[in-house]
Amino acid sequence: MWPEVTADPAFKDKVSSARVLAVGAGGIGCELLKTLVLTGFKNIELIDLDTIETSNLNRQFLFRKRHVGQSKAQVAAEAVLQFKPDVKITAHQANIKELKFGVDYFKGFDVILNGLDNLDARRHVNRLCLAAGVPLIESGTAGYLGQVNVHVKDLSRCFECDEHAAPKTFPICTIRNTPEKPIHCVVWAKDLLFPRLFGRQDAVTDLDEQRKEVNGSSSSQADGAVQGPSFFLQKQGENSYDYAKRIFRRVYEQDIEQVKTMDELWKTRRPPQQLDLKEILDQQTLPETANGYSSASRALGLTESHKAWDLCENARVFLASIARYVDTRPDEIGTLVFDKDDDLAVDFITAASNLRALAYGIPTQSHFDAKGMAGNIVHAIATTNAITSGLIVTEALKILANDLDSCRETYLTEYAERKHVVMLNPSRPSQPKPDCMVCGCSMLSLKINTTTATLATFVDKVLKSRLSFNMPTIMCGDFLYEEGDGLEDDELEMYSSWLPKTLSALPGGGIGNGAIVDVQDQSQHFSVKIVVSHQDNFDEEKHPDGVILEGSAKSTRQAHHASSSANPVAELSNGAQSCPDDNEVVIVGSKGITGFKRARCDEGDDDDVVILGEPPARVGTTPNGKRTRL
Ligand SMILES: Nc1ncnc2c1ncn2[C@@H]1O[C@H](COP(=O)(O)OP(=O)(O)OP(=O)(O)O)[C@@H](O)[C@H]1O
Ligand SMILES: [Zn+2]
Repeated sequence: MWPEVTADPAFKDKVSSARVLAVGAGGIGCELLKTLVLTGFKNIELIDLDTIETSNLNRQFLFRKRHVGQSKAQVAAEAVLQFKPDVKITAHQANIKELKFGVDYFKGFDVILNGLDNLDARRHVNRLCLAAGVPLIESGTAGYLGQVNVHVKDLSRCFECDEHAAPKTFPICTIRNTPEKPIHCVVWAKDLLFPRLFGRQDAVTDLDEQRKEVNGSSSSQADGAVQGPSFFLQKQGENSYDYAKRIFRRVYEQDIEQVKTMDELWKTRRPPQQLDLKEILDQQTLPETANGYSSASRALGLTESHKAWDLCENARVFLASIARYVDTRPDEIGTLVFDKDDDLAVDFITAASNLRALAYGIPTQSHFDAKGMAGNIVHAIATTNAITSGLIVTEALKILANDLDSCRETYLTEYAERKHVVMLNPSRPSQPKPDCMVCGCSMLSLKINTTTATLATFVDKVLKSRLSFNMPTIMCGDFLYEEGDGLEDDELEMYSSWLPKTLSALPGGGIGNGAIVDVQDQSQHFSVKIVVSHQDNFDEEKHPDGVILEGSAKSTRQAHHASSSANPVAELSNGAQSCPDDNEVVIVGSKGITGFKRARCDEGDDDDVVILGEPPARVGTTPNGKRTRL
């Protein structure tokens, strides 16, 4: 049926006049835009908040070196217009969560196509698509893995019917005092030390807590001044290298010395060893900061990114990167957040984490590996993005043809016995889940210590971080808390004065054991009820942030897994089954996707594709947990 449909002039007109919103102009987004216009789409809006980085150029083929620093959406649109001048592309360099892209804006499209890279934005788009009643085609890739899902309100699962893996977190006491693995040191450098030195000064990092915990409540006033965040700022008139050395001594000598006094930590572990800067540097010199290099490691001649540095090299990069920040980028200090594309930030994280690793007897990492860990990078494969984008457009065509029966969600997996052979697993989209917290009707249950957790924790860790609320309004009995535009100054002041209060001490009776909290977000047309139970203590390993949030999504997802035990992809990926003929790729299509055919697969061909038929399959987690089961 499909060749005829796509050749039909009336359908071609439909495609060319269809209004499409593409969100994200990165790896998938660039491929998608190109494929959309080559397929005949002519009326496209493209949103991306970001600018082009050098590291994007290896796979985002609409961009060239000269575009680095420019808007991704704008440049992608201009690049496509070069070879398809008769299409209309409206590009926005903006966050899809901005209020101007509300439900009315979404209603202006026939279909929304996501090429995003984070759960938060995906959830936001999902909620607005449901509110606007516009079909959403969701996608994601991670190396050789990829997936495309079709979400049509009331007919198929919404993006949030299934549970999605949250980024891995670590117990804070492990990060602060007892690291055991390289990743613990990288997290310490990235989330504790980097923000303390270069980020917002009013933000509290766990580095401040470290000293308090070690000294207990007996610490003196004078000691308090040493502990405070201001210690980490460069003093008036202080030479940049003197400043860097003061920080080195603080974190690798004094803090390590302090933590060693916590005897109970070292009963079953080897205590760390202080690093003696003078001894390490010996007669080694440090490079001038104004020598034209933006990277500290390159200024030191350390250009082999796969080779781990020794102790002295790490110390020199640590000092040189701090000095370089304060001398060459002073205006950014106080505003920086770690960016994996900022070479100096990666230098700093690599050196800072390696020094900590050396103090604790943990293996060190190369610049390349530390960057991968800090940036949570799964190296992207351009072919996976291209296949995924082709599938998105295929599904968009079916939606426009109103042939929802033919819609498929497709999972790309790597065939275990033939590395780099990609399998496509199309399946019918699943039914909506009646108890989905977004498209269905369900209550969530939250276990939290209501006498110690603050409203700020509830808002930031539970509502924004776990549930992707944008501007929550919280109602519980007589208690009301609001965020968002249009609030009076006195309301803003009152609400922010409540943030440090514990949940049980909030006005209007507080949020205590058994409370039912109603949370709404007008910007997402979304609301949810949360039943709160008080719990005194939490297992730090399992629940490092002291929160257990459970909803129906989890239980249903488990049930789904149990019922799809005959999952061909899982079995093939585990090597339990093999391809019928080792030299062939079986392409078993399903209606509307490929038809049935067999094709030859030559050894060593990187881009082979296997398409398996139903039943449905689910992508598993990737080693570092990024962008798995979207
Ligand atoms: N809230 C958002 N609004 C608009 N665009 C977004 C939003 N969140 C993410 N994006 C965009 O989605 C795109 C995702 O593309 P991709 O996964 O290839 O990321 P990238 O930043 O280009 O590459 P990498 O992260 O691998 O360096 C990015 O260009 C990113 O800017
Ligand atoms: Zn749902």
